[in-house]
Amino acid sequence: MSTSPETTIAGALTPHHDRCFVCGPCSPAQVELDLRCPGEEGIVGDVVLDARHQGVPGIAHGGAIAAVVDEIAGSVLTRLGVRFVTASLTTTYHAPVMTGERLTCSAWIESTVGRKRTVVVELAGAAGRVVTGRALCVDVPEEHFTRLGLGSEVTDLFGR
Ligand SMILES: CCCCCCCCCCCC(=O)SCCNC(=O)CCNC(=O)[C@H](O)C(C)(C)COP(=O)(O)OP(=O)(O)OC[C@H]1O[C@@H](n2cnc3c(N)ncnc32)[C@H](O)[C@@H]1OP(=O)(O)O
Repeated sequence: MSTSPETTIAGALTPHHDRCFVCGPCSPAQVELDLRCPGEEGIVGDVVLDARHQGVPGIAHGGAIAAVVDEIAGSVLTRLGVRFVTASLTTTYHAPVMTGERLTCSAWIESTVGRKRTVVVELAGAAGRVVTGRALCVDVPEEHFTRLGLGSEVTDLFGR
């Protein structure tokens, strides 16, 4: 039985894989993420977007923030061993995220209906909430990936 790479350290989440655009150490845009699992479900942590992620100079790009939201929402599910893809992602920007600003994050499953799970991600800076994201994630069978020619290098990543 393979072990999810995310669940090997007590409470701490590690990168999904080396080349993940958001969390992978080989990514030139790797985002500083320190995610932890406080309990059975949901995650908390710290996030810092830096100059590589800016849109307006000094302000994090909304697309980079959305990628981080997708990443964190996905982490909630992969640590539970759920095999899924994101079907829809909404990101509400309440206030600018400055590059270099340390954010706290919390994420949890809001609802589960059949194959659909909605995961909420909240990001907050020192002055309060800056982003709320909602990811609609749909459970998929292994064949979702194998029919695309992808094998255990993908399917094993979701844990068991
Ligand atoms: C550890 C490894 C690394 C993991 C890394 C983890 C961190 C990063 C996370 C990244 C995650 C991604 O970016 S994943 C990559 C980006 N996303 C994708 O590639 C997904 C592309 N889309 C698809 O493959 C497909 O459309 C699916 C699988 C989402 C749905 O197709 P399907 O399997 O045929 O299912 P279908 O019957 O259409 O839909 C199932 C139910 O979901 C609903 N539904 C489907 N799409 C939507 C939608 N956009 N908005 C609302 N609802 C929707 C349907 O109405 C239905 O509801 P009902 O009738 O049952 O009520």
